[in-house]
Amino acid sequence: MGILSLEQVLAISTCLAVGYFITSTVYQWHRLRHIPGPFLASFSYLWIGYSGYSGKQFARYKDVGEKYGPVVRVGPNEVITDDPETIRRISSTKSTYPRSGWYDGARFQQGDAMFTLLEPVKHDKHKAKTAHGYSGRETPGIESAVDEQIANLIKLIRREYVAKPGARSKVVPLDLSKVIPLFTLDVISRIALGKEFGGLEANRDVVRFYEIVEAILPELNVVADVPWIRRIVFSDICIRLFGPKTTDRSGMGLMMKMTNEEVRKKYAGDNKESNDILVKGSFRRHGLTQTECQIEALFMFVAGSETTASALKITLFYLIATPTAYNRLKAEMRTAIESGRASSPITAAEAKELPYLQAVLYEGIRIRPMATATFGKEVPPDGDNINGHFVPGGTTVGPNLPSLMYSKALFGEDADMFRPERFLEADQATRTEMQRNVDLVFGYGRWMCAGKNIAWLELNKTLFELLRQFDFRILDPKVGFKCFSHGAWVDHDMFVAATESDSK
Ligand code: HEM
Repeated sequence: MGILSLEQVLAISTCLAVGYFITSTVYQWHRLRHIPGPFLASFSYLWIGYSGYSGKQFARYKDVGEKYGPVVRVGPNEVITDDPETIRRISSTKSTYPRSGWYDGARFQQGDAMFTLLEPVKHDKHKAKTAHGYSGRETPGIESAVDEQIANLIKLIRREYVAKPGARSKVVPLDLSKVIPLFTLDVISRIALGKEFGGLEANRDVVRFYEIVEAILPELNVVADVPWIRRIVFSDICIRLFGPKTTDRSGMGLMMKMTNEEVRKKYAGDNKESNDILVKGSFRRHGLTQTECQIEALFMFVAGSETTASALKITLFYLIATPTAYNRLKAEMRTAIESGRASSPITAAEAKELPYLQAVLYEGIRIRPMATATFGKEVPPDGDNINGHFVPGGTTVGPNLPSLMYSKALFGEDADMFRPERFLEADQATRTEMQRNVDLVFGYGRWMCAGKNIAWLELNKTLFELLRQFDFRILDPKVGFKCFSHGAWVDHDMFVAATESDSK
């Protein structure tokens, strides 16, 4: 028998590759064939990839939840659920589910932030070192650091946007989708490093962070959701070659340079604690190395800026669009100010005592959950039983927040509507349950958002202080605003007009 010709080698290789592709596709389809979902998703990544890429992820997840029930197959190996008990069980501190490889899609540099530690024991050790700082127990000064940035936000709005007194004064459109993110990035850089990036002062995205994130978000979603692409793009070699670098002149690279420099100074300087800076006040003291701290701080800018901005701008916009809610909140604020229950600026503790403000914030978070990406956890090797379906080991299970937050069974027949009153009308037990369910937007248990307390503090204080200083109206109601759901939200043209308020 002679040696095979090149054509024969190519033909055999092609046959083997096609055979492998068909066998693995059939095998993948077969494993989870009993779980309902779109047909395309059962054997390919086209459905999930298109959802994140197209900007329609929120609508598509909500639709499949309504159509197929609590457990839906959205990829060959991916399942999502809108059952709150299942989400809590999977993420609880007792659960043996690790994080799935989806989280590798947030590795921007060599080394891991807490978010990309997939294995529970390693992750929990890291979380223990950062928990005192993030929770605010050792960093009570964070509240006044947030106050500083609220004052800067108010200064910017007054300087650039507020119509001057007079019936025919010029209106300068205030785009909430541009200004609010500047505020949250300044807050997070200030509390992480002790120095804000300065977006509010300059009234622009000085590090071009949002501009770059918005530009890559559609593709980033596909990369994170499709395992074989993710493995290539987020391999060590690709991160080293194509990831952000401290020599970049904008975006993550520039932020990395600024972060590394500030953290280095904090580690080189004295060991005096500082109760308004996470890195110095807490992380360093609890044993995070300088490199770990640099990675954690950089991740914080991604985790804590866009998400909190999204919550604030959507809550404010829906509130402005709902005069009954807007007026009721203003009335509650006025009473609190007049009766001396609201300092200037309001403290987080005082804000928590205002029931309508709490209802508005919960409703804002519910109506458009900030992060709708997969956040999948991996079923342990023995498999699991989820809502009556056996799910084999290795399957990725994530929350279906769009469907959960719009559940009529959990939030009432008018769940599609922004109506904060739902939280006040309910009896205590139902209200607590509704709030627990909305809280799932921050994850749960072992993996729960480390910055949740900081986010609530920012939201409470900022909404109150903005409405104390200003009144807002939608610039042109027939236009509304544009939004795209790529795991996180990209908003454009959220134009409002601001005037001085008489609540002061
Ligand atoms: C409305 C605002 C926010 C929302 C909706 C939000 C949501 C989330 C979610 C869904 C996760 C992942 C949960 C999981 O893996 O299951 C997470 C993790 C995380 N978030 Fe937030 N977040 C917000 C604000 C913040 C802020 C302000 C910070 C920083 C100060 C922050 C820091 C983190 C960190 C460090 C993690 C990783 C936690 C871990 O691995 O255990 N987040 N967040």
